[in-house]
Amino acid sequence: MDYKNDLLLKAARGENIERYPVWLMRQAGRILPEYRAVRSSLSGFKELVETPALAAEVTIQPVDHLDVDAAIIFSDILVIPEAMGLEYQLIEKVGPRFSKTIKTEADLVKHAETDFNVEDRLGYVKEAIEITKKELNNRVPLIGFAGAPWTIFCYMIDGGGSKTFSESRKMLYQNPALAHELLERITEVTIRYLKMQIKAGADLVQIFDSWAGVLGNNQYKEFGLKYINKIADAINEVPVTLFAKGAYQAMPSLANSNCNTLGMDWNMEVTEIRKMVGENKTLQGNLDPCALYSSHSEVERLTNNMLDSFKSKRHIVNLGHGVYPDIDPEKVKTFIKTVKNYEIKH
Ligand SMILES: Cc1c2[nH]c(c1CCC(=O)O)Cc1[nH]c(c(CCC(=O)O)c1C)Cc1[nH]c(c(CCC(=O)O)c1C)Cc1[nH]c(c(C)c1CCC(=O)O)C2
Repeated sequence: MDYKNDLLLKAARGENIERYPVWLMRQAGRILPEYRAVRSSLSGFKELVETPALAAEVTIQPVDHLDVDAAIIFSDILVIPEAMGLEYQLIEKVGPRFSKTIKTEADLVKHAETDFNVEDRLGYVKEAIEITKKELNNRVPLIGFAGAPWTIFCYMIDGGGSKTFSESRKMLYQNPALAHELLERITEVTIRYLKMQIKAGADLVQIFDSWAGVLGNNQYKEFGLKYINKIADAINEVPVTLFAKGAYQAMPSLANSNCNTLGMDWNMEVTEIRKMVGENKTLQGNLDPCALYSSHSEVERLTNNMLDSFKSKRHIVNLGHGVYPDIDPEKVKTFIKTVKNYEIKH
């Protein structure tokens, strides 16, 4: 395919790039007034996710208004548990809540189904990708995504956000067989879901393991990495990015995975991570999302400092986690402009 701008894909594959590509996790929605205008005309977030033409519209907004080098499809990682039979609600100022959670084998049979066609239950994502691709007209690549099995497991067991995810971690000690069975089921559906996204036009897929950091290293290997590797091994059509937040110690193991790009949160030291993973992976990140609360000149300085710490071309610039909802879009523009003006010196 002929892209006007395919820096993201080149960087992910380790090809030569003239400048670093930049996009922001959670760029679609959250900060743009144009998003809020679309959102406020609807009954809620889920209606937006499930209306392909509108999901496509808000996916493209950051490309038009922020000048990012990639679009990410507007959806949520929680559409997977919902498709498996566990419905969620997004409660204002609280976050996502599941009315039921999984605690027993019987719950698993009822609320962690695998025997369905993903296109039947998640066809709205396929359609949103198809519309977005048409409207983007190859201006920039489109990123598809899913939650990592461990992070989805956390929501299905704890039933919503949590600081500790202690219900989820309790199951790893009390009933590891049930935990593995659920993780296996999520993995199987996620592979089919990502393949559907790729067939519809996703040019790269990112796996979000937002709660990787609540597990110790050995448990992360057993209950996290094992399933991420299954997904990365199954997806060969497009580059795969893994963002495992807080998984500092797992970085050397991740270097042996089939992921092309590894995301870094802002606690990770770029030079140290590069030493841990070697030269065969692209690294993505990792400005502290809070840095965008500082002045324009400080955003510029901090961004340039980060860029100076990159000693190779295998980098995609991003924040160390999703952009916060009350960040001034003008600060985001300064961040993006700084990256675009930066001259790679090596
Ligand atoms: C943990 C997680 C979720 N969802 C996601 C993650 C992983 C990334 C991360 O760690 O931040 C991923 C996600 N969620 C959303 C996207 C869209 C694409 C993008 O902009 O990157 C993506 C990639 C839209 C959304 N997902 C949600 C919103 C807010 C909806 C609204 O009020 O309009 C958006 C724009 C709802 C949501 N969905 C989730 C939470 C905790 C919430 C609550 C509020 C919030 O985080 O903004 C679960």
